[in-house]
Amino acid sequence: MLSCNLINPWLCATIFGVLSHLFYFRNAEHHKQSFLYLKISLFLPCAVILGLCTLANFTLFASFKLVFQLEILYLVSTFASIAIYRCSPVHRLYKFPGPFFWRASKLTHAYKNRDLYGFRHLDSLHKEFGEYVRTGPSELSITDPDSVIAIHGSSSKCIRSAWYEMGDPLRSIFETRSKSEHERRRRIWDQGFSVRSLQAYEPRIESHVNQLIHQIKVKSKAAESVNASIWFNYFSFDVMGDVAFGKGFGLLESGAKLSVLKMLENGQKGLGVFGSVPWLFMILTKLPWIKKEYDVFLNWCEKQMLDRRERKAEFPDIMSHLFSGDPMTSDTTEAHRWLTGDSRIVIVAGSDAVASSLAFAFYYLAQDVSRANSIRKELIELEKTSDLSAKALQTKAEYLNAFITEVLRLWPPNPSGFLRQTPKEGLKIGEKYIPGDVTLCTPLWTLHRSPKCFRDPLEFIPERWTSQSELVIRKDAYVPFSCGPYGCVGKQLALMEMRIAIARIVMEFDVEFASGEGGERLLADSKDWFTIGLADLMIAFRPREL
Ligand code: HEM
Repeated sequence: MLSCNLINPWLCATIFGVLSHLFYFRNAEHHKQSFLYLKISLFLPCAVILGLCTLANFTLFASFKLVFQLEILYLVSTFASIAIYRCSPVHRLYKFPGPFFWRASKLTHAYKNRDLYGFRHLDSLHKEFGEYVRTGPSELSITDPDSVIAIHGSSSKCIRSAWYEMGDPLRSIFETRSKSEHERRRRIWDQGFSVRSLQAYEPRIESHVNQLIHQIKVKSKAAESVNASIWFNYFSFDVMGDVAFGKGFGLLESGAKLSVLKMLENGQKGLGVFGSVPWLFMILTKLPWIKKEYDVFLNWCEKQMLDRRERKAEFPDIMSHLFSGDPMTSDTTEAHRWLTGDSRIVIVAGSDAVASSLAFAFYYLAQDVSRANSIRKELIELEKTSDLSAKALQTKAEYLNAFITEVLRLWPPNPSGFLRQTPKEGLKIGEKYIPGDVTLCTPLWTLHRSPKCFRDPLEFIPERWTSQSELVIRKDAYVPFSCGPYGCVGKQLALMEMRIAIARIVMEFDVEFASGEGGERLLADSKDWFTIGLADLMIAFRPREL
């Protein structure tokens, strides 16, 4: 009798699962509600069990068994319906090639990324499937050079994808998808990176370069080599502390990383694996034991922001512009969220990318001594007619700039690139049509190494940006800082830091690999967690006879 009664509920659960996919889950974004759904799927069955026991006189065991079976059936039919639809020929992206199981779920992508080599996996996929690869149920990775301006250019209607909302409810410029809201916030940020602001940052950067040079001298006197991956990280964090919050974090002085920044690294690893599945990432970061760690870093960023607000700035730093800017809302909780979120972005976005670019720059300097010689020769010439100010380095040091440009081509600090979402009406790239609401990835590491964009694409040739311009086929596909409205606001600051650091260090030291080092670890073992998690690079700096 009981089993007879159960036939209908089972059928209902199965049909309800399919219908909830077709009429609810298929139609909109759900990543922001993922934790709510988890709570509902845990607590609703408990309420039903209680109801059955109290109102329908079920035993606890019978009601638990029934509800458990129905829930499993509902979930299985929902997920089966989703997976079948995504793999079927009726799906909008069916015609795009890609690994079969990645069509069904992004969980396969996360599983693949468990080794944190995301950009290498994307590269292999493009080698196997071509320029357009379906890397998820509604995601394409594209290395067609024509796609760059179509997706990222200033007239593109693409917006940032769901990926950028993983920090919700925290707000920040980086996490803003709405174009109008982003534009408004960006106007405030831009003030912190104006020519005048950059001039004010220059002496701060110089002082941290001096500290770095002092530490390198101490090490070289003791015949010790320097782990460039670590020390450039200290340098870039200290610069960021200084230009954003008006005081360095003291890493160069102490020669040790703050424990909170080590936590940031762990958080970045989580992003490297689970970032490909925003809904899952948002569930994980709300679980109490993970949230606790995650919050330590956020609280620290908030503290930097609050401390800075208490202090009077000696010079206008980035935060002073954000404090005085339009907080977007009169709600102080909301304004507080923005300032905390923006503080976090300035620390993360402003430090890691510069550190990795400098580490790879010194790899290429150590690999071939003629590169440092060329930079030095140029700077010695320049010194005859000018100082080595940031402005002079920017406008007159042609080889130095070409060298940096080439480093960023082969090792863009965001190697897997960035994600955008097509507008409702879809997007045309040449003859190709991409439907609306599709996530598009521009995998920079692969794009910058494409033979369609550069001749001898795997060779490090700074001259391609000066005297050998025939080696650049598609300049518009070179976008280490992205481009268009969401492009990097800190580009000029980053380049200024790199120019000053490289110029000063090369003038003071000869640069070689330390004994037993060939840079292979840096190239092979550096990880991808949106920015690059650098493997060690041991460099021997030898003071030059001046
Ligand atoms: C070599 C160094 C750097 C590289 C290659 C780089 C690259 C990028 C890229 C590719 C984006 C766009 C990301 C996306 O849309 O997903 C971006 C955004 C951003 N970067 Fe950088 N960045 C660098 C240094 C810096 C520095 C020093 C700062 C200073 C604070 C900074 C602050 C930001 C911010 C705030 C955004 C978000 C901009 C917006 O949403 O309007 N970056 N960066």
